[in-house]
Amino acid sequence: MKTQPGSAPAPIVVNDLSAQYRTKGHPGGYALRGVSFEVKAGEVLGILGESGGGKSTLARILAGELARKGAGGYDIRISGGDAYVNGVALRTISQGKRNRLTFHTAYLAQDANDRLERTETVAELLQQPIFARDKRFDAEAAQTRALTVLDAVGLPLAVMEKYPYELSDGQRQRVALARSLVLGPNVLIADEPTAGIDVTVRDTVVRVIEKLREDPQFAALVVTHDLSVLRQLGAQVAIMHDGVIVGYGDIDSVFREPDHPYVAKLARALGLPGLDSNQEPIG
Ligand SMILES: Nc1ncnc2c1ncn2[C@@H]1O[C@H](COP(=O)(O)OP(=O)(O)OP(=O)(O)O)[C@@H](O)[C@H]1O
Repeated sequence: MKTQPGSAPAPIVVNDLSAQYRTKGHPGGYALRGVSFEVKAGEVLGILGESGGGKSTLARILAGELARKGAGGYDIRISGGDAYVNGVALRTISQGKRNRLTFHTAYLAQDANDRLERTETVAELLQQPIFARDKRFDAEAAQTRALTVLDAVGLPLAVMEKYPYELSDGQRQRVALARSLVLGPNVLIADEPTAGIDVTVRDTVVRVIEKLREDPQFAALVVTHDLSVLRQLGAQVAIMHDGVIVGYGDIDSVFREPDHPYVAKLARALGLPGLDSNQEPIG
């Protein structure tokens, strides 16, 4: 870890992390290869990169989601190095520690809005993480908490009694975001939170992160190519290519002096000023 002796560890520390997916018990190729960085308290790190570059894998690992059953399921093995969230080492995480981790970590998966249980109302969906943690939690306090996060993501009260299929994609995305916030996290891991939905969700994501930042121990990792969101948040960026970080730093310096051909290509695709405007597809 790069943290100075005596100072509190950064909320997110990734140290020489390598990871592979397992298919039918056999390890596949490396999805991450020797990735290292820290996201200190108060910081937001934007992750950009090519398709298949390892962005979602990194987000899943940091959210403690090393395995998921069913369709679209996966089984990730940390095969080198480690990652720490709020000081919890993820490589050998026990179930108890994973619970502690998820309590403090909001994870918005790439398909979070599709993952919402169809047979539950928004009110039930928002309160479910609270009761999953503590069955005897006061019902009125849970309802108040649900209303607070609903308001934080800009949804009206009337949405509470609706089912996910009665909502627009953007509204479902807001519900997924609200649900991730209900336990009062200090770490946010968001995988493409603004992709493919209406632009007002982008403002909501920025507002929610700014609010969470009032917690001095808050840190966020946001996978997105939306530079306007990252600029508004004053984020640092890490560019991923083939499981490796090929660019790291503040947005302008990373793209102005690219250290890797992929970073130069991405800069052109994003149409960044001062660079050759020859557009090429990302990935
Ligand atoms: N469920 C899975 N099982 C096996 N391999 C996987 C699985 N998910 C991803 N991978 C592999 O891991 C590598 C990294 O994929 P990952 O989804 O993390 O990339 P990404 O940067 O998020 O891509 P995208 O921008 O397309 O979402 C790729 O080689 C991919 O094929």
